[in-house]
Amino acid sequence: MTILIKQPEFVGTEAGERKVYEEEKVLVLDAGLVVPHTTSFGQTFRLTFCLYNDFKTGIMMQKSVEIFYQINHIKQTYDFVQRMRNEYSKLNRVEMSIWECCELLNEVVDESDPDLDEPEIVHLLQTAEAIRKDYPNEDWLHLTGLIHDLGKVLLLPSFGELPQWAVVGDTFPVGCAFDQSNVHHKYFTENPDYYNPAYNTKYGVYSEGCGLENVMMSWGHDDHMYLVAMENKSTLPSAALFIIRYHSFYALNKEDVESPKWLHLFSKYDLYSKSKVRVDVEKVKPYYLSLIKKYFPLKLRW
Ligand SMILES: O[C@H]1[C@H](O)[C@@H](O)[C@H](O)[C@@H](O)[C@@H]1O
Ligand SMILES: [Fe+2]
Ligand SMILES: [Fe+2]
Repeated sequence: MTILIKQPEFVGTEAGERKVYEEEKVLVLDAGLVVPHTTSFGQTFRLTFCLYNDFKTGIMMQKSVEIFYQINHIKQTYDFVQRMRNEYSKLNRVEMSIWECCELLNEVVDESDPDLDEPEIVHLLQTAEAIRKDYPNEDWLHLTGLIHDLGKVLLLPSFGELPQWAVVGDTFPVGCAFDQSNVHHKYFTENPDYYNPAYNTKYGVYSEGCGLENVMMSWGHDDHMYLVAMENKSTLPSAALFIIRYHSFYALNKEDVESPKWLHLFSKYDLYSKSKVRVDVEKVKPYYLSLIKKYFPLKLRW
């Protein structure tokens, strides 16, 4: 059941933000996750600026999320995405377990995320544990929470040290006209595909009803982790793979695809489980190791 105590305020993309929540507003989600109005730094969720801790220097940094999206929208072209998919589907860079990858994420800072002031592994565990609390029987969804952002390893040297704009942020279809509902839509006018008649019509290189799975999304951590899970023959259900692949596609319309129900549910936990309450890693580790064993091989190719 969804109980709305007070509705969050949605501000249009023109204002330069995806979602801005008015102060003092609280939203109770389907199974009890309470959406707080501030992060641990007292910021409202999804503001224009991103405050993050540079782990290397220990200094708090402030970065404009809008500038991040400007670069992202200019550089993510159809051609670029194709090259990235070909390159990274080789999975010839690293061999490691899922848990080893979770630990690697501690080195990563996501500059597109204005809400995150904790290391990525904390975010993974907070997402997974929040879902586990509300949906104790859906073990596959707990594991999905844990692994959904593992593709951010693309930022690390052993994965080619891709720039932020090629790894994080919301995703969008390429090869057809950029939709107005994409965050910071105005910057697409600087993308070369915007002027290419092969790519700038409603359906572009696709045909009506071709199916979402045949549409190329901007390149980033979602698609990368999806490829890793598929190629390494994960036995996770298709709903889990769908979440991993599209969790950054916020402009996805409910009517566009069949049953994105789990995705919408998941997004709430991805966005709003961020808090100062740290999960005790050692305490929960055995549980997640058992799930990893159930759904993945011991070592994966990345
Ligand atoms: O800020 C980004 C967000 O825009 C993406 O949609 C999400 O998948 C990333 O993990 C997050 O950090
Ligand atoms: Fe993500
Ligand atoms: Fe996330």
